[in-house]
Amino acid sequence: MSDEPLLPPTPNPVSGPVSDPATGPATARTAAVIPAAGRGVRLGPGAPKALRALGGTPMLIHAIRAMAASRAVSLVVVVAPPEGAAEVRTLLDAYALPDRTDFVVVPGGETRQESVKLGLDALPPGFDIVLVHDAARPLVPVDTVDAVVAAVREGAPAVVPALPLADTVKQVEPAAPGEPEPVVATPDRSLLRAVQTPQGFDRATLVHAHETVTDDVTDDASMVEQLGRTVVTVPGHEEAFKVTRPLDLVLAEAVLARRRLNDGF
Ligand SMILES: Nc1ccn([C@@H]2O[C@H](COP(=O)(O)OP(=O)(O)OP(=O)(O)O)[C@@H](O)[C@H]2O)c(=O)n1
Ligand SMILES: C[C@](O)(CO)[C@H](O)COP(=O)(O)O
Repeated sequence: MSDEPLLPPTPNPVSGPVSDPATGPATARTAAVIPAAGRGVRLGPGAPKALRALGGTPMLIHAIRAMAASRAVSLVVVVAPPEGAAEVRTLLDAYALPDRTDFVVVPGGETRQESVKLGLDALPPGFDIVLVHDAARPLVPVDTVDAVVAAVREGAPAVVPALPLADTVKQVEPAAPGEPEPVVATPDRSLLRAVQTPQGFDRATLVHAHETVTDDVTDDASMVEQLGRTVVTVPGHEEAFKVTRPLDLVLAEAVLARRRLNDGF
């Protein structure tokens, strides 16, 4: 299914920090859904984005390891590119992943929203908390994952990791192609946040949101907002950035190289 061959699987160790069982969430009834079915059009031509290599390992494997690094997460549902579920299952067998985590692979849909819904439909009973994490955010630190889970456990129906903005933001009006866009407002930056994943949810709330909200949305928390339920933030992390455009891949390679240097492998 890929336009380009995958790198041959390498026996990478399961590396990096895992959450401390003494301080991490006490029980393991949290599942992570990883939407990984996008093409990655903005990244440019090639294999589906989640299957492209980062430091010699598919981005999806990094994202799976990032979720499985949390001792709270005992099930990961991977939503694969529609024609690529078998290829993803092969990858899961080829790369080292923690034994304590179970994995399910389902084919994805036309949009991120559809893919997440397909992942939720595949969740078995018994998981009360669901994380939704982009395969395109391969380097999210485990502390961020644990902070999201902890906030849901404390009672928030929906939790997003969020960062303050570095740039001033302008609201514009649409303009004809080639014409300058008129600026109509400058929102107060101190009240704006850039949100990341994993976003964490009380399962029933997220399922209800996906069954109820029909508008196109760009994240899951906004569906919960539309239900009138509370969504709260926890601190995000710079390294949880989304690999969207080619320069993001350069940054991701640099972050990974620095981690490997620091970890000594
Ligand atoms: N039909 C889709 C579209 C997106 N995603 C996933 O949603 C996450 C965030 O989406 P984004 O970064 O926008 O990925 P793409 O849709 O692949 O990017 P692009 O818009 O550049 O094609 C990614 O992990 C992507 O694989 C998905 O599972 N199913
Ligand atoms: C879910 C998300 O990563 C939160 O920032 C983002 O909304 C995904 O957006 P995209 O347009 O699918 O890249």
